[in-house]
Amino acid sequence: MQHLKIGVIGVPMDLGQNRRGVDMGPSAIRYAGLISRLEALGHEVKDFGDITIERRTEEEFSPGLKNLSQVIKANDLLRMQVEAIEEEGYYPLVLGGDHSIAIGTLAGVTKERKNLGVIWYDAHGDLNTGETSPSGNIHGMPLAVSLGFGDESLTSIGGFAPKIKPEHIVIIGARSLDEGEKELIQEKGIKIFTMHEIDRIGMTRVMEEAIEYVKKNTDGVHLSLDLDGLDPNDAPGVGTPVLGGISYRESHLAMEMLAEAGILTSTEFVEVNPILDERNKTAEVAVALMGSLFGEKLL
Ligand SMILES: NC(=[NH2+])NCCC[C@H](N)C(=O)O
Ligand SMILES: [Mn+2]
Ligand SMILES: [Mn+2]
Repeated sequence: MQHLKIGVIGVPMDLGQNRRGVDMGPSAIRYAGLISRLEALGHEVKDFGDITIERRTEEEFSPGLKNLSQVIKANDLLRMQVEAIEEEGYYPLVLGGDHSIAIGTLAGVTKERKNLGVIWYDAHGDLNTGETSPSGNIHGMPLAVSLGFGDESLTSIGGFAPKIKPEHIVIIGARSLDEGEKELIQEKGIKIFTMHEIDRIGMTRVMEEAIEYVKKNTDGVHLSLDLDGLDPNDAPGVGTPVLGGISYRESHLAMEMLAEAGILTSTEFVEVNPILDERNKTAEVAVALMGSLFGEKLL
């Protein structure tokens, strides 16, 4: 793999869901050795630090959308940081924080890419809107928002919508979808490899097909990796675990295949929650996977 200039940005955000602690994700990931791991691979790494997140007030009550105004502000800040990282010639590597931050990441990286491919590695679809969400948690909505569905205050971040097109995205690892999400997937014909397909045809073929799919007619590819896509035995430190997930080994294979394909232009790792974790295991898994994603090999 060619040597990259990687720009790391942390988003200590927990306002997109109810479990406290996921705001400590970026620091747990750094503590697990991310920067030196990437530097050891020959990459030039610049740590842009963390976005400032407003405190949880709970005063604000926006039906259907929890902590809406703070989530908007944080994502707008992240969007600007991601744009600045790219302008400086760095590959954006975003550390969450809950998955609502994908709204800001995608707004930033689509400023110059109008046909971005997206790989959504997740137990969930994150395709809810305020109307379909069972929880009101915005971390269950970022893919819908980026496709232009949901509250205008979220879809309009960055001044344009939609950010991405349904035919350019692929979901991998899904095993928990709400009714409204299933409808959206069917209506828009969104490509999805659920756990059923992973079991049936294996991760190798899933990744081969996914890579071919997101390469088609796109001008870049973003990987949004939610640690709950992995099985909770391998990644216990997440707020919304779902049994029967992708294994650690399958995930390494997926990352290695992405590294070989050389198609990614930005990446985010989200939902690492150190309070729910076992001795920083999930952050260590995240760093190991990022190692593979950025070119680490045994021999
Ligand atoms: N990024 C995540 N972990 N999302 C979980 C979403 C769970 C559920 N579908 C919801 O909308 O509330
Ligand atoms: Mn998830
Ligand atoms: Mn998610």
